[in-house]
Amino acid sequence: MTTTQVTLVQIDNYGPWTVTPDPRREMDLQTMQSRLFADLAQFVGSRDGYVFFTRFDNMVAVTNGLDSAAHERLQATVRNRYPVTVSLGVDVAERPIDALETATGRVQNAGSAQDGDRREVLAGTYREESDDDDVAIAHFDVNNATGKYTDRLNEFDSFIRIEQGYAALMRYMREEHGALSFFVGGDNVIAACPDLDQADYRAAIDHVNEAADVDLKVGVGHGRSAHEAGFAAKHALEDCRYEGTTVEFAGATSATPE
Ligand SMILES: Nc1nc2c(ncn2[C@@H]2O[C@H](COP(=O)(O)OP(=O)(O)OP(=O)(O)O)[C@@H](O)[C@H]2O)c(=O)[nH]1
Repeated sequence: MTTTQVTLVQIDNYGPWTVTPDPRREMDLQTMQSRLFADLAQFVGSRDGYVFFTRFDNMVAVTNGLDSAAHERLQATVRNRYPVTVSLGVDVAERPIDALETATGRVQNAGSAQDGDRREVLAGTYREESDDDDVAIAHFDVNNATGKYTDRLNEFDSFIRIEQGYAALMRYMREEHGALSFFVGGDNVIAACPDLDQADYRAAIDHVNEAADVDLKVGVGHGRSAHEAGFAAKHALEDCRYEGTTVEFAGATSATPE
């Protein structure tokens, strides 16, 4: 059974900061946001977690293996190097959406995202043990995105197609299964999932094909951490390419830390 630890990362009082004392140059904000994401990816990734940029002012991480001390250290390293601080809410649940819901509630209960007095909330429960199947990661990929879109359409029209597929997938996976799906670049979507079977993934792919006319394949992996599960999922996706199949599962033991 999956036991996913999810962390909500929320920049404290970011809205007011972006316009104080005057509106800040947009590209300066973009630079700061993407550097913060890069640093979070490095911090969380080096501890075998995954972080997703979502809206940049709020980010979502799968943090199995990161305890409260690691979360405190993350807050300190952001505080020491950025003009903003971050609040962190953490929770553990079988369905990633339930962990995120509770994690978010912990931050919301401490005050508004735009409350100048609410800084560096750290509230949560952590997964103290770990099992081989704690985390399930599904790595979705558009079939032949290069031939269908990248080599044929201008970048904006390619982007629309990919985003439409992503929108259909993220909503379906959230509503049907409580999974959290994130666009990670190119034609790739990575989802933190509960335990689902082949038929569930096939139904998701069929739904996206009908709703957005985008063809997907998916590799699924399980592991103690997001990295372990995600790495296995990447191997399973390669199996899809090799076998010409739509859904492939990998065993937790096929993951190698790299
Ligand atoms: N984030 C991420 N992006 C990837 C990964 N693999 C490929 N990409 C991106 O996806 C784009 C398309 O690559 P592919 O998915 O290999 O190409 P494709 O044309 O869809 O071919 P097939 O997937 O084999 O059908 C690349 O330009 C990358 O931007 C990955 O593992 N992670």
